[in-house]
Amino acid sequence: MKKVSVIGAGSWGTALAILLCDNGHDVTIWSIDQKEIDMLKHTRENKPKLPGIKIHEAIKITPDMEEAVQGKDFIIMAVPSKFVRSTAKRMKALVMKEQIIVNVAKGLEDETLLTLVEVIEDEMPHNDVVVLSGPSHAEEVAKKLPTTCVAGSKDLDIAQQVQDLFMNTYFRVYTSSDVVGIEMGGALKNVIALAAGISDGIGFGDNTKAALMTRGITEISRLGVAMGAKEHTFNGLSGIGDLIVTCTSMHSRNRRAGILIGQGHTLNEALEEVQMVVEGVFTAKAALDLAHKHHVEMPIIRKVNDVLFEGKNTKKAVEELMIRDKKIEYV
Ligand SMILES: NC(=O)C1=CN([C@@H]2O[C@H](COP(=O)(O)OP(=O)(O)OC[C@H]3O[C@@H](n4cnc5c(N)ncnc54)[C@H](OP(=O)(O)O)[C@@H]3O)[C@@H](O)[C@H]2O)C=CC1
Ligand SMILES: O=C(CO)COP(=O)(O)O
Repeated sequence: MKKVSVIGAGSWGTALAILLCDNGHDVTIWSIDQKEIDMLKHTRENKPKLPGIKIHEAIKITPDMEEAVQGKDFIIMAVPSKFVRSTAKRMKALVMKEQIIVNVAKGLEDETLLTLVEVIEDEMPHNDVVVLSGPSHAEEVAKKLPTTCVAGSKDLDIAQQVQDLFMNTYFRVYTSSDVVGIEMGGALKNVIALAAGISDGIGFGDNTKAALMTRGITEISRLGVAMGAKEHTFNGLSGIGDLIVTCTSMHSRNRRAGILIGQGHTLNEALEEVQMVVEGVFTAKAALDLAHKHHVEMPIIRKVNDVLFEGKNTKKAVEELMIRDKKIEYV
């Protein structure tokens, strides 16, 4: 039995805490929000985010970061990307170097263009930081539906420890040493899922979505490889696997926001309706800045930026993608 804390009580943090408790570990959940803490403690349910899913009585729930961090073997960071640095700053004076940190958020830091593992390493340079990512909607993991993910660390022994921590009959975990590849796949698929949702919202068909997904993974892979990732990682769970689930599932917050935008709602209206974090909106601009930095072409991600932030007409954006310069499929 390991001592584990899950930092962040959103849908993903809650589902993972339940899974880790199922695995027999001693689990604590931390949230910044006292109202959320009270609701979780009193109802043993995260009603707004995972309705109908019971949170085991054995799971401790706390707003106290010291209680959450001290004495834990593993600390799972499950806060949205924009709070990863501020949360790491709260943790840094409390962590010991033997504690393994696992990032499960998917995004990029927009000011620095760092990946989230890099942000955490920047704040806690003495700790091993592992990424856990893959096609894994919280709603399905919480129902114990078979799911697969990959744990990434440059040190495969550390990745294996995270594999052992999470793995069970409904959650299979692979390992990989391609941390940047895993992180870039997980962050950028959210932007493509917004595009897939927009396409669905406009009323375009399966052909259009397949095109966005296939050309989308090409863009993601191009940027990832330019940043040092291995190309094959984008054919794996954290690449095409996560892209497929996010672009096709009604659980996806990114796809749902995209559908609303495609139907003519504003970005703010879409975010208001979805309620939970829509990471692709924050990642879109950072992805474009990284594309400039690495001299990589990302036409779909550029158009998503135009639609989200420049008020570009969604149908016009797709039309412009269709009549771009003629190309050989793979160069
Ligand atoms: N949901 C999923 O299926 C999956 C999500 N992920 C990733 O996990 C990350 C978290 O997503 P998810 O759980 O869906 O998010 P949610 O929107 O469900 O929850 C976000 C959580 O962050 C809390 N929060 C708000 N402000 C702060 C702050 N300043 N500091 C720390 N925490 C804060 C929220 O509290 P409050 O509710 O009070 O606002 C809430 O508990 C994202 O990066 C997402 O991409 C990865 C795989 C699957
Ligand atoms: O990353 C996810 C599934 O693997 C969750 O995607 P959404 O944030 O779009 O719901």
